[in-house]
Amino acid sequence: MLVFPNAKINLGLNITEKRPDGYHNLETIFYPVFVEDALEVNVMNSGSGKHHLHQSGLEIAGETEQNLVVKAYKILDEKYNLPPIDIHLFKHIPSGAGLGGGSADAAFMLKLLNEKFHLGLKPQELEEYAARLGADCAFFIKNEPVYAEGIGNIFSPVSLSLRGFRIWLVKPDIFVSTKDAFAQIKPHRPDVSLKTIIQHPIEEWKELMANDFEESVFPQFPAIKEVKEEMYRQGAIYASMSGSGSSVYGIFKANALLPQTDFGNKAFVYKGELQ
Ligand SMILES: C[C@](O)(CO)[C@H](O)COP(=O)(O)OP(=O)(O)OC[C@H]1O[C@@H](n2ccc(N)nc2=O)[C@H](O)[C@@H]1O
Ligand SMILES: Nc1ncnc2c1ncn2[C@@H]1O[C@H](COP(=O)(O)OP(=O)(O)OP(=O)(O)O)[C@@H](O)[C@H]1O
Repeated sequence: MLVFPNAKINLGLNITEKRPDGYHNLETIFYPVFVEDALEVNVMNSGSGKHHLHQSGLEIAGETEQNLVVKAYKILDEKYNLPPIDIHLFKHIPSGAGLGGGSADAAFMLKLLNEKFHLGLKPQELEEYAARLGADCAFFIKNEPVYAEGIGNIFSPVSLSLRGFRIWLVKPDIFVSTKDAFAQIKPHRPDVSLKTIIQHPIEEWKELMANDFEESVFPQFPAIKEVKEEMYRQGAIYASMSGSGSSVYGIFKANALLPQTDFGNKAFVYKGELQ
């Protein structure tokens, strides 16, 4: 079985308070973006061990056992004693980008195993498993635009469609650690909730909506700020860093021709249409 875990962007991101468990409460709107990995699982009919991970595409830091697709398998295997599997993961979504690529792989692995092995888990149960693997993971179970609170795993519906708008996504050759980025934040509650702001026309978002991480990440990595400024110079209606960075997206009119700006040969660049 083959699935295509996609990325997300954050439309606005307010870090509201530090929790006793060390994590942070936040509010954000998650929006799916179809930069995709490919994840294939087959039952392993020979060889030893319960899982083999074969990786290609972009490199992933860390040990195989720490890969989120393996952790997702293990969490369900513990409960359901699953057959041994071969996992093929082709990475296109860059890591350390604020695009939730690892989280998407984990959530799609849970959904795939649920379907392949007829586990009968409901979306709510899959979200609970996902939240144990990472703060961002639960979003990718339903994978539709949503307002999120808590650590990013408590959802309420949002009436928002950016279908047809063009997106220009750039990740400069900079890795931002999510953990370090959170450590530098001074949490505060916004005067107006994102839930309200997101209902304003997109042309007004620039003045109303922000990503709290920009304040600490931009001074540390001015090149990321420059990407955002370039997006506005080139006509973006709204531009922002996603998550804890380092990727920056610009949203453009449906018929906009996205420019050919050169961000260096190590930058990751995606141009597409929002759905
Ligand atoms: C910045 C965002 O991308 C916004 O969508 C997410 O909140 C990050 O979520 P994530 O990458 O799934 O995060 P995790 O892998 O669960 O956590 C990485 C580290 O970030 C910090 N962390 C993460 C999420 C959160 N709500 N509060 C935190 O303080 C913790 O130190 C944690 O050890
Ligand atoms: N399948 C995976 N794909 C990518 N990274 C993984 C995976 N499994 C584990 N990781 C680890 O998770 C780290 C963060 O990966 P991820 O792709 O979620 O990046 P991120 O941009 O920080 O996402 P987020 O938006 O959740 O903050 C990587 O550095 C890597 O060590």
